[in-house]
Amino acid sequence: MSATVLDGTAVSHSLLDATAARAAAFAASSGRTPTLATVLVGDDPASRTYVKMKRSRCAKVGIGSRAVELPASTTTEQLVAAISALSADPTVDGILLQHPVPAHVDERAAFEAIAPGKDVDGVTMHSFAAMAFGEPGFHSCTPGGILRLLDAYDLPLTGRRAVVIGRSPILGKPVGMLLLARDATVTYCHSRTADLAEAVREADVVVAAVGRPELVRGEWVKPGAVVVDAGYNPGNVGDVEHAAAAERAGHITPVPGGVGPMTIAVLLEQTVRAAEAGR
Ligand SMILES: NC(=O)C1=CN([C@@H]2O[C@H](COP(=O)(O)OP(=O)(O)OC[C@H]3O[C@@H](n4cnc5c(N)ncnc54)[C@H](OP(=O)(O)O)[C@@H]3O)[C@@H](O)[C@H]2O)C=CC1
Ligand SMILES: Nc1nc(=O)c2c([nH]1)NC[C@@H]1CN(c3ccc(C(=O)N[C@@H](CCC(=O)O)C(=O)O)cc3)C=[N+]21
Repeated sequence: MSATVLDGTAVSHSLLDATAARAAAFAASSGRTPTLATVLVGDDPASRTYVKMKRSRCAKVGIGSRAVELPASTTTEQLVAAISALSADPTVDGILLQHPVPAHVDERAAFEAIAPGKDVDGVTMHSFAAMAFGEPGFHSCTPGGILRLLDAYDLPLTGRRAVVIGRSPILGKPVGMLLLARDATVTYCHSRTADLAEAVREADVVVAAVGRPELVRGEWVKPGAVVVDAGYNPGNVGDVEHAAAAERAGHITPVPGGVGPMTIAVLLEQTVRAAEAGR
């Protein structure tokens, strides 16, 4: 048996098409283009590439983007001031602060300078709380994208045992909350988990969000399980030993072409939603 591959590229394209239509309708009625501001601090080449990818996707669907680039020496106060200015700018609908920021910067303080109505990347405490309480708001993009991908294949979550590996504020922790909201029985694993293999063996749904190439071994995967590989390591390698896992899984995401494109599609959809909602 070989797993069905969850085609994030294809699913993201239908979401991007719908977003393009909404962006065009917004532009026609308001006379301006929905606009995403991207904020990049320092010159990490990978972060620069991600931001570039996001901006070129914006252009393709008719969303304007404004790039703010700040030097690695930027202080927390300077970054908070720059983001606060974007929060107050009526021509900006959404704000993305690319993670990670340099170690001397208080990333949480910087995220919290994003106005809740412009938090299209879903990184603020406001957005997290709304998501966790099941109230309307913006989802963290990667978790939101993962749920959209599972839903596109009608994969059931109710009563399923879900194991999330990783507990970061914008990926592991919120994806577990979204799975919980869908009535999965959720277990979080992390760097202090005693027996990761044992936890994964029991899982009907596995979300790997660690950043360690092929940490999840194929032989751990329960036959028929749904395996979501959010890991994105240098050389296009995920956190799952893909070929071996695909021998056992029922459904599996590829890297690339899985979670990554869904993340960007959700970011853009939420940017148009922010524009439609006004400030
Ligand atoms: N495709 C996409 O759109 C995105 C992909 N990513 C990718 O997802 C991965 C995770 O990113 P992110 O959440 O930001 O990473 P972080 O480094 O913030 O978090 C990693 C998590 O993994 C846990 N962890 C580390 N080592 C182990 C281990 N040996 N066993 C179990 N758990 C472990 C950590 O545990 P602890 O809390 O105990 O330290 C932590 O919770 C990366 O590969 C990143 O590139 C990230 C964002 C978007
Ligand atoms: N505040 C913040 N929000 C983020 O959403 C965020 C972030 N910071 N920091 C870094 C990570 C990384 N990330 C990716 C998004 C898309 C792809 C993606 O689309 N990848 C393509 C491959 C693209 C290629 O390599 O050509 C794919 O998987 O198919 C990858 C990685 C978002 N992140």
